[in-house]
Amino acid sequence: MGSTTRNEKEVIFMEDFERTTELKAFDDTRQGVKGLVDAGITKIPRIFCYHPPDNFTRVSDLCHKDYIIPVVDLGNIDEDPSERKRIVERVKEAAETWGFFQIVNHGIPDCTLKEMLDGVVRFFEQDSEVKKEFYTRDKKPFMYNSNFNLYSNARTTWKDSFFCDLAPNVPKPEDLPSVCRDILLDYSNQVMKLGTLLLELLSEALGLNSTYLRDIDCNVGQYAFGHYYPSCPEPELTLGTIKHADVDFITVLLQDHIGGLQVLHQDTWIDVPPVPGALVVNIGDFLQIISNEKFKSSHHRVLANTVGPRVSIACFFSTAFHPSSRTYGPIMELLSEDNPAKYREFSIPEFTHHYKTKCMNAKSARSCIESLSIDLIWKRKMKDFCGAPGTILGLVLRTTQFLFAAGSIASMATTTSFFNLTAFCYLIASMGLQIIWSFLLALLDLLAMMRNRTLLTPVLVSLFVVGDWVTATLSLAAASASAGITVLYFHDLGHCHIGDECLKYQISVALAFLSWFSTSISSLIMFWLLAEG
Ligand SMILES: O=C(O)CCC(=O)C(=O)O
Ligand SMILES: [Fe+2]
Repeated sequence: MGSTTRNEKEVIFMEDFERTTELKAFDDTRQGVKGLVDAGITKIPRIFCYHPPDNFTRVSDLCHKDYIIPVVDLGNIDEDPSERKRIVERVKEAAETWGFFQIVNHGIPDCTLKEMLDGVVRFFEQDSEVKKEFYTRDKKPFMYNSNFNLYSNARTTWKDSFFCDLAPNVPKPEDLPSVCRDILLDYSNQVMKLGTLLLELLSEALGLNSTYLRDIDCNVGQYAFGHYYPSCPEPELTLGTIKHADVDFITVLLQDHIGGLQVLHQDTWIDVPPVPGALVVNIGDFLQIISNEKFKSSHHRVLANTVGPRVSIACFFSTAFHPSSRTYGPIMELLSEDNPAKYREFSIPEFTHHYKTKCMNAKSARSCIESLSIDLIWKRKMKDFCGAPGTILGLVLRTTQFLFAAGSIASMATTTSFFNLTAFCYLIASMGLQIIWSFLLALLDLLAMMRNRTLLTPVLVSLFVVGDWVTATLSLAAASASAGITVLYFHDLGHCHIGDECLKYQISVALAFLSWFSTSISSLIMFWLLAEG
């Protein structure tokens, strides 16, 4: 295994090939993090060192109610309708503000919860030769390893996990390890019923028919991750689970009594304290999208700890591992003119693929869901489009419009007789308008470029289309009328006896045409952008 030097630079700038070699050496042991701890290490290998101080406050000991994850008691849900209404209200508030809540009296007996946690411990603490049989990185109905994305993820975490695919295809008993086979199947059945109830409550919380989320198959797929976080000799240097949001509809998590799970709430890491008999429920990215951001999928993480092992089992409601062409997008019933769709439609395999290939190491874990955000798709398109506002070509077009229009006015206004001809006055007025318009847009381009972002929205682009087309039409009309007069008077009738002045009229008209040409290019680009958006 790798050296355990604490040289920070060495850790941060560890060469890729060195890191890969050390990851491979670790993976080849097939013993996971537990194997390192069993071997008695006192410093963690450098592949696990990264925990950078983040900018978020850690508030675990604040008792203020604003910092306490809501606990919802489902006890009397079937007793009377008013109690169910109260529960829906609590769930709604928690899903909207936290994206996290704990539930008690949920119907899964304490002995089942205990047996499930014991089952996870039994699996990870069984004879290592038997456990190794399940160690793999190939997709199987049941598999175990340490860090599922060991080679693709930039950060290696202090935990081992097993994965079990539970629905729609129920695993064959012989595919499951004997030490936790029965309890896994029993627990998953009970979580499926509970998940279905939770989806009913969440549907009602969205103001929809209680079967809405079930009817769109949010509870068809279920898979579980059993996590084992061994005690860590240097917990401040690593994490048990890095900051992430769950890519599913909802997650039902069972944790033991150790603690370490934290949720990011209002830029503060808040502990999700273990509550005896409780289950933690959190909203996943898919539900954030289909609720059009009414519910939020919050970032969370798990700290490493000198005390351990900590175990947890997370059940995810999603068909991520099964082919499906069903698409999801913001629920129509929730949309209105004031609340337009914030995301485009997606299929679950498409999202999962995108997540694996693009989001795993993204700077912001949020960036994956953002890839479906209509607002951002639009803004990115604008940024990439040559000639769009906020791009260099956009600025060049505005500057040329401005300069040609200014040149046209300067040339015309310095003659002594332009005011005798209405067409020439009209040219000056329309070029004046062009100057003001292109100057304002050039300022906007500069601002957008300096801030490295596009300040545009579809509404602004519509405004620019109208502005560009109006100024382009006026410039063309003014340039054509003035050109007609210039040709008629000073060429056909041979009336131009004022020497230089004739040339100035001609130059002014020529510059007006050039300004129109430049404006017409940008008005076509704007029109194209609007049509595309
Ligand atoms: O172990 C925990 O408490 C949380 C695990 C988790 O967030 C996950 O598996 O997505
Ligand atoms: Fe999670």
